[in-house]
Amino acid sequence: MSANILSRTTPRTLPGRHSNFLRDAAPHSSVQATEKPSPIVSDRRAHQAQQPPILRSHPDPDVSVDIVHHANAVSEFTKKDILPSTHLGDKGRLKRPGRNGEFKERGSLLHSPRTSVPSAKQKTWNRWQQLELKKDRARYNKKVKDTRPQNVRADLYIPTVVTVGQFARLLNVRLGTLQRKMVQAGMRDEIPYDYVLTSDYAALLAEEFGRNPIINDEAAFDLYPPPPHPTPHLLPLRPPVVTIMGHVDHGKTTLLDTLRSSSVAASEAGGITQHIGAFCVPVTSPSDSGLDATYTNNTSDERLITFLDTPGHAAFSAMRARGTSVTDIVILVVAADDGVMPQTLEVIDLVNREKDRGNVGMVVAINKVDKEAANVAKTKQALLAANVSLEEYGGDVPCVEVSGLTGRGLPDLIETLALMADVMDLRAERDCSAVGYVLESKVQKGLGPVATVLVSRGILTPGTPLLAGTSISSTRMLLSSFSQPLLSAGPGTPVLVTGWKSLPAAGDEVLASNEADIKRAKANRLRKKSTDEVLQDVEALNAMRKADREKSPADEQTQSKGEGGKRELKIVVKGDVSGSVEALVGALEGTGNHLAGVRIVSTGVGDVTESDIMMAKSVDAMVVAFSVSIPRSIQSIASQNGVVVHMSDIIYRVMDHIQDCVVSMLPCTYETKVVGEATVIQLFDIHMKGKITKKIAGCRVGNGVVEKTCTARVIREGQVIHEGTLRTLRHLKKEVTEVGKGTECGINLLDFDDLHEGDMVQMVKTIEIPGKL
Ligand SMILES: Nc1nc2c(ncn2[C@@H]2O[C@H](COP(=O)(O)OP(=O)(O)OP(=O)(O)O)[C@@H](O)[C@H]2O)c(=O)[nH]1
Repeated sequence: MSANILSRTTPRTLPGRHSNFLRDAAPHSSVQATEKPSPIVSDRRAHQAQQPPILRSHPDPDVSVDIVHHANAVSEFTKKDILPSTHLGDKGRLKRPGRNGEFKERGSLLHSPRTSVPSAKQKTWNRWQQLELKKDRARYNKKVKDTRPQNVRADLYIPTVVTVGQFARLLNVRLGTLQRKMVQAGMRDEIPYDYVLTSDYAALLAEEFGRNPIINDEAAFDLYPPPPHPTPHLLPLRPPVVTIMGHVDHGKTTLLDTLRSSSVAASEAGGITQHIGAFCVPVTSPSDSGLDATYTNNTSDERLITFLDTPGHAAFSAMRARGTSVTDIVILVVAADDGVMPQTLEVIDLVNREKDRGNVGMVVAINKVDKEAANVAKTKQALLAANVSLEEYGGDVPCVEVSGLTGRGLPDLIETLALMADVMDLRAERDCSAVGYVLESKVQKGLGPVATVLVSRGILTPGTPLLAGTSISSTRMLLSSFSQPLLSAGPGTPVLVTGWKSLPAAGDEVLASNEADIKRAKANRLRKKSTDEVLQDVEALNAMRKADREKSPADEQTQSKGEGGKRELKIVVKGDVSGSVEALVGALEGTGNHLAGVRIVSTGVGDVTESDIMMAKSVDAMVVAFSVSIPRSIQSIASQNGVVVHMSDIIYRVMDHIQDCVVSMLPCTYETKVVGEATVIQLFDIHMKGKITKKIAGCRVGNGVVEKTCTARVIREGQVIHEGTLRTLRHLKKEVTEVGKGTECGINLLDFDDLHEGDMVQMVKTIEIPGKL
């Protein structure tokens, strides 16, 4: 039996799905076209018009009808050919019967649900066609795969950060597939689509998916110090770097002052040292100093010891710790009249820790021995108790008695230092590229940004390009600690370097190289810094998103309350040198408690500028100017903009002021205090113009003072029955403001006219108690 299947199935075989299998199954076609072309192929397939006819035989032997599909014919075959004209509307859409039996044009013919229901046979056929199609595709994919070169992984450029959702798109895999792979790789139990991946993570995953990850590794280039010399014992000797440490006012600066015969102590604000000073002290005669002539550093035959003067104030602990890391010998100054103090113990701890890491020696200088109150023996005992094993008690720490003021014992101290340096055998390479450390940096008038650099290896000469952190310098000038221009600075010499493009930070390693490498390394360090910042943000972002997901509405409420609860004093800090700014920030940041505290919004070295004021105004902050000047014009800009500026040269004064500011921000507590008590003895009526207008209670003050301005409580049988204010307070016939203990008075209350004999009138004051830190 042969019939045209189109004539039977056309109305039910319109969907595109049917058309697809007809097209895709072309290789199996074997039967000739005998009928009109199929109308079931959508116009989208019209581009296949150039293809040869596609023939298909039905697998069902009962349906021996041939299907002919010719793309050209499709466009010719319209709905009009298969539907009566009464069923089609003006727009060619299928009409549906309405309520009154008329046909109305509604949906598209092609999407009519009534026309797309295939028969059972048709379904079987469709299924069979799909299976065939699958097989074809598998065969094709295998063929393509076989022809591809083996073991070639496609490159995948990995961004610095990427979310899981974006990375799935980059890999061209489903999000679920990527998430499963991440779980298999043991990354996390649950990975949301917005979880941010770092490039390292993403690279590992890309490999899992058979891709070749490419990360931008340009930032890998950097400058490093030259490798250590293979035979250090053959290198030339260098001057020892000596740091003087000790408790505040134990005489460190005076000691150095005497050593270099200048008067630094006199010029210090507030009498305390506030930033690292580095000085090279020439020791003129070997007999005076005891130094070997090998400690020469320059062309002349002068011998040198490099001294670093570090501040003693607790806020400078960080700077002091940095001081020891470049130091060979620490002189621990202990005042003989004061003994071992907290910062003396701190230095002992610091030196012990440094000793464990490397080669740091310690000499104890018992200072101020010229004073009457000096007790050297007691000081030594206290040092022993603090685990300082002095030489005279069988230990290894030399102890010298000195007076910084009179110079007594200083040759002994220098001799001891020389001996220790000899034993330590301090040598450094001179013919390698220069390496050093920034001890201090500041902006100096006429010179711009300058840095005190302690050279540790090589010889630094003017014109050498330098890199410290992300600051570069052309080394325009080298100045000695006595402000003399130098032609070179060798190992162990502190030197002032000018020509910096920006201020390097104290503690930065200084490296010399050629200009091109320095610029490249700087660019890479900056890039690395910004990448690190981004990566830090990534962690914070992931944590925040996780917290957001896990947060319940109740939590949200508590958190916002907490955040809103803490008050902040925002501060812009400007200081003379970076070390002072760092120390000040460290000291101020700890001020406050959970209710109010300090937030440093910006820091900088140099004078206060208009932009500092504007920045403070924009964030509602105050400006702390430490050891820097504020021009009048800037002061007036600050007052015009309502920005508070606090100027000081002394760190503890700044700390005290900021603490007061924070205290004033703390919420006050209120306390009620009973200031007086009076008992009602008798009630009187006051007649005015023949009428009773007022009831006055005649009372006796039993305790304290009854003040008219206080709140009055009426207590009857132990219960407070009224609380209000006094209308009248009289003594005899006079209106008074207060009545003392034991005195009788007349009381009339505002809005209360029901006083009884025996009632107690208690006067209460509300006292505001300021917050405490
Ligand atoms: N009598 C006497 N007084 C001294 C001696 N050394 C220092 N002084 C006095 O002690 C005080 C503090 O001296 P500084 O040299 O400023 O002390 P410092 O340890 O450098 O103090 P900071 O800079 O605050 O760490 C000054 O008044 C000095 O004059 C000394 O050997 N004998």
